[in-house]
Amino acid sequence: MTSESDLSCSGLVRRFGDNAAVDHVSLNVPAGTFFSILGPSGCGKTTLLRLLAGFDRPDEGEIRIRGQRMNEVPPNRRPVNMVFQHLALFPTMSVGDNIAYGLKRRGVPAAERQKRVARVLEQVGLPGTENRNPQQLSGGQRQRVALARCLVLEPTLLLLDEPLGALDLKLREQMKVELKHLQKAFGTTFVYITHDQSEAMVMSDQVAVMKNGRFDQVAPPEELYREPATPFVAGFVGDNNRLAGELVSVREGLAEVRLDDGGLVRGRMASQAPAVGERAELFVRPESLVLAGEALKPDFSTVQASVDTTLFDGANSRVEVTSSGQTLFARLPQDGSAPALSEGATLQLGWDPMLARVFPAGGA
Ligand SMILES: Nc1ncnc2c1ncn2[C@@H]1O[C@H](COP(=O)(O)OP(=O)(O)OP(=O)(O)O)[C@@H](O)[C@H]1O
Repeated sequence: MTSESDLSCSGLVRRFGDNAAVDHVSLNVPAGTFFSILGPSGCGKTTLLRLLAGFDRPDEGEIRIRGQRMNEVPPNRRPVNMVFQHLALFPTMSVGDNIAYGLKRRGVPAAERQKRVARVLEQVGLPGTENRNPQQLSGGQRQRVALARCLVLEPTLLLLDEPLGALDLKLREQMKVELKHLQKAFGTTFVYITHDQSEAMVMSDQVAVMKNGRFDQVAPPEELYREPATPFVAGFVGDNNRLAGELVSVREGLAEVRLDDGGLVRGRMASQAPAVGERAELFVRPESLVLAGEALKPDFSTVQASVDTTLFDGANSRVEVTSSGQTLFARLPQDGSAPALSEGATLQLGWDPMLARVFPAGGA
């Protein structure tokens, strides 16, 4: 644990019967940073957050906030606040009274409360809304009031449990950016749980990818994307294509895989690597795939593919193809220069082997 760490946990375990929902999790969150826990439904995110908030106790391990052991400290005595997906604003209280509630309970005098409420409303972009009723606000505005209600208490740690989950897609996109700005502006340490990899990637300084109660990898978003440590991370974070085959050789960190249709392809060996002769999976991102006719370089790996369909989606337009019995997606050039891709047409796809990763098969 470093001295400037706001939250550190070591060897946390929480079992329900024989099932460890949280299974030896250790983490360290530096002060003032945005830390996300990302994983599919049922991986143990909520259980872990409940341990941090104090709503539940670990069977093993230790939780420290600013160096103080928290295991035996009840939720209301921890320097922690929590924002939920289904926020619980008091519907009969004004926005101002909702935000002032916690300050009042702490015995902050009325004049001071008023000042702090006005300041925090300004900071979350809702100045002058003290007398409004929460019912008169939009979903996004209500979520900002819920945040303000927590931030006004100046907690060491703010725990956020999928707070954008109930908002529609467009608002979620907007709030992702706003939350990141708010976290930086307040300098509060955020621990955010989500199953949405885009939320985690956009907002976080560090992301822990969780699977079956354990952390597969903890890293900054770009590192997760470019250097996934496990096939699960490679498949869960960002879009990825997979090609299955058998590892036939490894030379200078580059693995050669024989696909099931006999074709040979290459990619960098991942740190978690298969042995020669074993089943392997090559992961290559849609934007790393180059269509023939574009700049296919001599040292690129190539496969033959047949076009299934093109998917126009502005800058994210893709072509779906089948190669060696597997569906692949390739990003289409944004300037409309892609060759005409009629359904059933065959084409060659290639990639720089340094941009592909080879993992043992069956790990995701
Ligand atoms: N009180 C409980 N009693 C028994 N099992 C539980 C309890 N709470 C959680 N679990 C189990 O622990 C595992 C992790 O659940 P948890 O709710 O932490 O996952 P999650 O990642 O938050 O999922 P979601 O994204 O769907 O909320 C699941 O298998 C769940 O069934």
